[in-house]
Amino acid sequence: MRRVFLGLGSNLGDRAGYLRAAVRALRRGPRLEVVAVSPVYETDPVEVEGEQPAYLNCAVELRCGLGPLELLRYCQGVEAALGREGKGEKAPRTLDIDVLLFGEERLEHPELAVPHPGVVRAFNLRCLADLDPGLYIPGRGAVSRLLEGADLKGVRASGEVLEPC
Ligand SMILES: Nc1ncnc2c1ncn2[C@@H]1O[C@H](COP(=O)(O)OP(=O)(O)OP(=O)(O)O)[C@@H](O)[C@H]1O
Ligand SMILES: Nc1nc2c(c(=O)[nH]1)N=C(CO)CN2
Repeated sequence: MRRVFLGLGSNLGDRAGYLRAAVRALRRGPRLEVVAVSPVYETDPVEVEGEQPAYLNCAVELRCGLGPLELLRYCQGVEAALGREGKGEKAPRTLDIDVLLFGEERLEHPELAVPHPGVVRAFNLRCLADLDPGLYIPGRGAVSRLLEGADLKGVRASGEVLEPC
């Protein structure tokens, strides 16, 4: 079983509802156990073109018996089942699930880069540090140290509570 961290994001429609539904679907996943869900932050969009609504973001810790590509496919199935809308990369979307960390593995597959290049975005560091301040990000370092250098201006407590999902 690998210790896996997913990043969940939504910036269209019932944002908290999509995050809640995604966590519920992960709980039902084969060979997946949801260990913890981080607080939910409202975050200014980063690395996007033009105006976009704010995101809700959180991270989910899993114990995972799937292989990395199997997990990616399961997450893509959840996105599709929840009617992922949003056209093209970086477009606003009802639900986005990123595989941030897969144990301490480093993968460069055409469909799956792990750690996800966006793992060092401030909102991801915030969520990951909430789950485990001692977490090590392969190739990057300790999450708590990375968070010290992060710009958290665009990352606000949302007040949304996802549990129980
Ligand atoms: N670690 C990963 N987690 C999820 N998808 C990944 C990962 N690495 C590569 N991908 C690939 O990224 C492709 C595009 O995903 P998507 O449209 O969600 O990108 P994005 O969310 O707009 O941008 P970003 O990945 O920077 O958040 C997917 O088809 C998937 O194969
Ligand atoms: N704040 C924030 N910005 C983003 C996010 C996200 O989840 N949160 N996801 C993106 C690509 O999917 C692009 N930009």
